[in-house]
This record gives sequence, structure tokens and C-alpha cells, in this order.
Amino acid sequence: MRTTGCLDKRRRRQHRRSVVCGAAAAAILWQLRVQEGDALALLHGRRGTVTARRCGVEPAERYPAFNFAEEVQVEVGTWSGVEQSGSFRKVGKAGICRVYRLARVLDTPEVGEVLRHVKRSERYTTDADSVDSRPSFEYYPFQNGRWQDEGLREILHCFVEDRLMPYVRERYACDTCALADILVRRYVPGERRTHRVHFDGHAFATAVLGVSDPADYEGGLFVQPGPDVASAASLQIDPGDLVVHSFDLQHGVRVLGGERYSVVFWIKDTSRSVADGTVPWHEKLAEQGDADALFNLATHYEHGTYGKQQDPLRAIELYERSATLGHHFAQNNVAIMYRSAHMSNPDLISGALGRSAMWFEKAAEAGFALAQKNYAEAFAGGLGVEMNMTRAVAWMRRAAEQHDLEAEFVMGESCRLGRGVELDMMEAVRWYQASAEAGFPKAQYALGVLFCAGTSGVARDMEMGGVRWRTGCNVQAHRATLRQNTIWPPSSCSVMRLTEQFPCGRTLPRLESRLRSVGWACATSSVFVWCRVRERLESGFRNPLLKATSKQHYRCKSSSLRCDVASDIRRARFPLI
Ligand SMILES: O=C(O)CCC(=O)C(=O)O
Ligand SMILES: [Fe+2]
Repeated sequence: MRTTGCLDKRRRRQHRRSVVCGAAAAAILWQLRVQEGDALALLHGRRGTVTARRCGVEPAERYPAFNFAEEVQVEVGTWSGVEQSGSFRKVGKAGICRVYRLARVLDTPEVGEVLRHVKRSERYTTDADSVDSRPSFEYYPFQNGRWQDEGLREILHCFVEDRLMPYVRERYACDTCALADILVRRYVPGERRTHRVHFDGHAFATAVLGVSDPADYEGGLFVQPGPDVASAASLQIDPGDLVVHSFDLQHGVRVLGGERYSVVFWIKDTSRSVADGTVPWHEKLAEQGDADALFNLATHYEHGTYGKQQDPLRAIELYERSATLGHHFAQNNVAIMYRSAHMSNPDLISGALGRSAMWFEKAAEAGFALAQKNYAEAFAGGLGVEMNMTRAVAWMRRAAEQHDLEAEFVMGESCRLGRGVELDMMEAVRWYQASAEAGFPKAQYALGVLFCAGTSGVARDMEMGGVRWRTGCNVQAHRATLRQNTIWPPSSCSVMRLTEQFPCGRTLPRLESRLRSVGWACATSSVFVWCRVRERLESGFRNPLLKATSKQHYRCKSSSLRCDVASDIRRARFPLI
């Protein structure tokens, strides 16, 4: 059983010793409730040990400002002012893609009221986000055409009726346009800081109202015309400004520091589309061969959403057409569909795995971070390409270098475990920290465990570990993402499901081979899950009593996810042995 990658035997022994004694010492410390600065913490401060402070994240680079090259004077309802706009050409699209900005469309006192209101609100949820499945930290004051938040209605109602809607109707020559939803998002330290690039395909037009002062945060909303982050440009939105775009704009959010709140308006073509939850505009454009529209339509057939019956083969056909026009999202999605088809039944579509790898490669080579992660996984698992951990890590690194939070986390895991790359705790903590700072719960959790435990070459630091990364909010966020499927290493969820499928000792070899087939040999997932897997593999099945207690113990853990440090230490040990 290969668990430590390229570590040689002697280093492995030393490593094991430091892990075990570190874990025991930290457990005692915890029981005595001794805080930072005590004698045993000094023991861990040996040369070569990573400390929280020595390992600060380098300042993330900012994107250049988007060029609003044109300006015209406009009059809309009760408001008149300047409309700025900028444009670019896109692959697979006949026309150009445009972004508009209206300066100071809402007065300073009104904006102040909005900000105070949304800051006070207790409605933010940590439900999975529709774009990345991470805790959303959002709420809907207006949903499916109806106000839900009376307080915000009082402040924004006139703005919506007299300025926003008249402007959008005129700008997009759409008299029947109707407001579908208003979404408030919160980006604060320790929570969500980013939104990976996406299209608002469910909205005919999107408007983002600036409410936070750019002096209070760094970064923010950005556009990314191409697959690679190199094409990204940031959109400055002052309080009261309104940025407006349509479903063809690829954009994302990246807050590098401070606090940002945003109010997002999603507008549809008719009140009928609002009422029945459909998005008919993609249909017409898809007939004209528009790559974005083909992609959007494909996602509806893939998931059976927006009024479409689920039809995977139709989805693949539409994705293929869009992918052939160069749409990187379509290339990535069709590759995922081919891979899933192969996994469920290798005879379903001939050559599916090869086609999957081919499309992943195309999008990854074009610079699309999501596809780079998936292509990395293909190499890690030998899915349509020869298994090769070095190439897997190389692609994962390219995605991580584009600030993909999951890729940064996986790089942390790879460096910590020495899988496909030299074991390097300093590097591991650096990657974890980049991901954790931007709000990726698994990285926050991993850092919390490492610093609390003070094991495996990381100096124990209760301030960084215990307080900074192990707050209730992070634990809650981690719980929300535990169900989420991360790609590589195999997700907590998929491994947990696999272990459930092999409930008795007789099937252990089968369990092991299944785990290997999802990349188990070269990766690890949540330490908690690994602990459970190893319990089963190593002792539980041989001892019926132990089996019962450990099962009960971990079932209880999984339902409450109590994060007491002593058990974290035990968990943290497992993947390292
Ligand atoms: O927060 C923002 O400025 C935009 C968020 C966004 O793009 C979205 O929710 O779809
Ligand atoms: Fe969006």
C-alpha cells in the first residue's frame, strides 16, 4: 500500500516519529488547556518547522482595470447621467460582448441606507452556491418576482421602478423585461471571498449595484473574456454605480482584502419567464449557432432545468457543437459528461473516455482552470490518458496559479503528502493559506488542524490554528462542503459513499481496488474520512467489538462534526503514516 509517495524509508521513519510524538504532546497540552507560548510549543519551534507567522501569503496580484472606452449622456425615467461602456470580441460569437456602467445612479444617503440594511440582515445562508457548491453567504430580498424583505423594498422600490427597469428595457430593446430576483452577497474575511468565473445564463440581463466603498475592500467584480485569467480585468464600482451586462459576459468576483457587499439584480425577458422559471432567449440564439446559447441550452438538457426534460444525449450533442466553436465551458462540460457516461457503463458511448480526455486537454491548453483541474484528475486516475502523477500535479499547479481555490487546496494536500511532488510542509502551508484566505473551507479546516495539532513539521499555534481558522463559521462552512464533490483527491463524499458500499470485511480487497480506481493511492481527502477508512481497513473488521465502537464513534462524528482538537490530532495523523 503506497501512502507516502516519494519519501524514502529513512525519511518516512523520521517523519512518522515526529508526527506521533507531536500528536501525543499536543493532545496532553490540549487536555491541560495550555495556551500558546508554553514549553512544548517551543519544542515544536525547531529549525525547519513551519510557523504560522513565517508563512504569510504573498500579496495576490490585482487585475488591470477594465477599459470603459465610450461615454454617452443618457436620460432614464427620473435620472440622467453618464453611461460608460466597454466591449470585446468573443470566440464563437457573431457580435460583440458589452458591459455598461452608470455612475451614481443611486444617491449617497440611499446607498448608505442599503448598506446599513444588508449589513444588519441575518438572512444570509450557507447553502451550497449554484456556481461552485460552496457556502453561498447570500440572501434573496426579492425572489421569483416578489419582495421578501420589506425593509429593503422600502429603500429600493422606487429605484427599481423608476431607474433600473426603464434603463434595462431601453438598453436591451426589451419592453417586456421584468425583474426576477435580487440577490445580496457578502464577502467578508473568513467566509467567501471569491466567485469563480461563470455566466449568468439564467438572467437576460444582470445589474450589480455598488454599495460598499472600494476604499473598504480590494479587488471585487471582474470580467474575463477568455478562458485564461490573463484576460481578466477588474470593474471598479463606486457606491451608487450600476454595472449592467447580459448573459454572454463571463465574470467572477475576487476580493483580496476588506469587506464587500453587493446587490445583484437578475432580469428576465418577460414576466412569463419569471413566473414559469424558463429562459427562452437561448433557444433562438442557439438556432443561429451562438456558442454561448448552445452551451446554456446544453446545461438545461444535462440537468433537466429551466423547463427542459433531462436528456443527456441531446446535452452532449449541443455541448459538442458549442465546444467545436471553441467554447471552453462547453469543452469542459462535455468532457465531464463523456467521463460520467464511461463510468456508469463503458459500452454506452464508444470511445467516451478518450473523447473526455481530448476535450479536457483542449480547454486546459486554452488556459481554462476548471478543465486544468479535471485534466489533472484524468492523469491522477489514468482516465483516458496514462496515469502520471507528475503530469497530474503539473496541471493542478497551473489551475492553482490561476487562483482556483480548490486547486490551491489540492496543491497543499499534494505537498503535505509528497504525492506527485516533493514533500514540502512550507509549500503545503503556503498553498493552504492562499486557498483559506480566499474562503475555501477545506483549506481553512486543514490549516486549523495543522496549527492546532502542531504536528508533522508545523509549529503549534493556537492563535492561528485555533482562533483564526477554527471559528464556528469555518466549521459550519466545512460541514456544508463536506457533502460537496471535489474532484481530486476523491471527495470526502465519494469516499464515504464507497466505504458504505463495502460494509463488511470480506469485501475489503474490492473496496481497496475501488478506492485505487478513484485515485486513492495518490491522494487523500478529508482527514476525517481517511481516518475512518483506515480504521476499517486496519483493525475494525478484524475485531467485531472495535468495529462496532468505531462505527458508532464516527457516525456520531459525521452527524455533529464536533471539532475537538484531540480527535483532529488523531485524524491528522492518518494520511501521514
Ligand atoms: O457580487 C457580485 O458583484 C456579483 C456576483 C455574481 O456574479 C453572481 O452572483 O452571479
Ligand atoms: Fe454572476
